[in-house]
Amino acid sequence: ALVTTKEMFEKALKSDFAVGAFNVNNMEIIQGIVEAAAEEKAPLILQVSAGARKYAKPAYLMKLVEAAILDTGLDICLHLDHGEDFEICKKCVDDGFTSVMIDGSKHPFEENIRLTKEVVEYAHAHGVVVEAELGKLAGVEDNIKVDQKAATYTDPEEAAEFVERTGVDSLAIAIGTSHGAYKFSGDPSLDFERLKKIHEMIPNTPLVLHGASTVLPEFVDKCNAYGGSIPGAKGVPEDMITEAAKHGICKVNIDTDLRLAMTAEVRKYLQENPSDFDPRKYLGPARDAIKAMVQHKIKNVLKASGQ
Ligand SMILES: O=C(COP(=O)(O)O)NO
Ligand SMILES: [Ca+2]
Ligand code: NA
Ligand SMILES: [Zn+2]
Repeated sequence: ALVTTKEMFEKALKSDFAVGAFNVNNMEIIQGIVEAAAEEKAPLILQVSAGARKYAKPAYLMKLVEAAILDTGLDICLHLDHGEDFEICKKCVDDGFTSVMIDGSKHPFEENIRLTKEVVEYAHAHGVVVEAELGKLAGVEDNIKVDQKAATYTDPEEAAEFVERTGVDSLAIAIGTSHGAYKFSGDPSLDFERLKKIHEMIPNTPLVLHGASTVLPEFVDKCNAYGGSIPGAKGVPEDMITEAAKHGICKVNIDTDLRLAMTAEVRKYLQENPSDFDPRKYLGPARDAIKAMVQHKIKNVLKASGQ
């Protein structure tokens, strides 16, 4: 069935696993992710950005997720990722999403609270849960370049006040991650002291880690070996993600690792089979690559198998 994150986060908060939240925008990506979660018997969040919603069109996305549930019997949360304003959150609640993120992190504290409360009120009235964000990720954040210095990590005291005043169901925090394939210029590091303090301040609030892709070197190399050019791409080491799940992180957002796995596969197939032109020949292996990546994340990083 379509479910909210309530139950899966309650479990994740009490234990050392985290739920994977994987970004989707087409059929093969959804199929690969869902098959992996079904095989691992793991809780699953499929998340759609506003851009993905435009790309695939809402009606198609809803039906694809319904089909996934029909096909596997899985409980799936359908979540809006990085909702920018009340309107897009309302649209998704009305479409049947079971969770929405209102990303007010670029606004001043009081505006973030106002906006988040507005979404919480509407979403809760319709049985939908809400994720908000406090603190700015480094790198490209909300289309504004946030350079490392200006990147303000999440303040534990502010987080406590924010959750108290908004009634939000989960909180995305900034502790050193950023979106995309170029997360660190130097050695990767997360502010675990800050994470522990935040978790201590709001122990009953499920925390969300954005920008959690590892950007596995194997897939960077594979992309580069078959015509790609993404030198220097670097992400969060997988053991740091596993560690973060022990300190309140209940939802881990993964998009870039799926994109790399899929793209590497397509590049390889097209280069090795110049005379083929049946899309299934490369979208099929791409789907398998997505499935393998998601199974790896669920099993070895998130420790969410059978949860
Ligand atoms: O936070 C993410 C994805 O992050 P990555 O780019 O690290 O996959 N989506 O909201
Ligand atoms: Ca943000
Ligand atoms: Na956890
Ligand atoms: Zn994100």
